[in-house]
Amino acid sequence: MSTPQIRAILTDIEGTTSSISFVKDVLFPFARSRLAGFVAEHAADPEVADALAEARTLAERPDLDTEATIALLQGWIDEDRKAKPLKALQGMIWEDGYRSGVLKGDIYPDAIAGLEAWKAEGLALYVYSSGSVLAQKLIFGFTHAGDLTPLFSGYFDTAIGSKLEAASYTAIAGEIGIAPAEILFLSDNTKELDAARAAGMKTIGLDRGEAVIPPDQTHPLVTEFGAIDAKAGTVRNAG
Ligand SMILES: CSCCC(=O)C(=O)COP(=O)(O)O
Ligand SMILES: [Mg+2]
Repeated sequence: MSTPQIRAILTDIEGTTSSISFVKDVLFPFARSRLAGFVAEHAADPEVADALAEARTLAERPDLDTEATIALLQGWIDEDRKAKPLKALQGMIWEDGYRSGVLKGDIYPDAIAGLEAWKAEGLALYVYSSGSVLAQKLIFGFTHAGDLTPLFSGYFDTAIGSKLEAASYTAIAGEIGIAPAEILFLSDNTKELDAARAAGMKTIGLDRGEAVIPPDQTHPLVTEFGAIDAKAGTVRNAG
């Protein structure tokens, strides 16, 4: 039986299309330092109030006041916790930064070139990140190379499920309307690649030199998008 051709690419962001250092050293400190001021200014906004309430529920600390909830969230930023209410708030705070021009989405040039080429070849492009859908649209919408959002057909965050669960990838394939075997998932995280493969997707890992790649991992690896034959879902010249 022949291997089905890839029809859609699903990509992670941090460590895949953008450096880990941009997220950890630029985006996270930006949100951390502005969190208290943002919450004070937007306390009446239902999305902000809901995120604070969800954080208290997740921490099983319904007793926390606003100040203590902010401290809790700052601790989660320091731990790089992929918690939905934190990710929602980070996206809202980053929006100010992107719209004012203080933040620019830092996307690897080879990722931009690869995504543009794959789109031109007729592949559909989707994003799946722990960052909120708003944060995803911002990082690709306000890049040094301009607005890249026209490249993408859709965005998924952890509202669809954890990136470490195969069921999330099955659900994404269902939403996209393309069989998992015809979707290529790209990530720097081996556990995410394992989950996507368990759901039937093709996988390629990005080794950008920042993430720790377990030596016993079993996914094809590349250091940049140019090494990927997207339609075949394989690494070029891999033998
Ligand atoms: C959407 S840009 C910020 C990314 C982010 O907050 C994050 O936690 C990165 O997670 P990813 O799933 O893209 O590795
Ligand atoms: Mg990642």
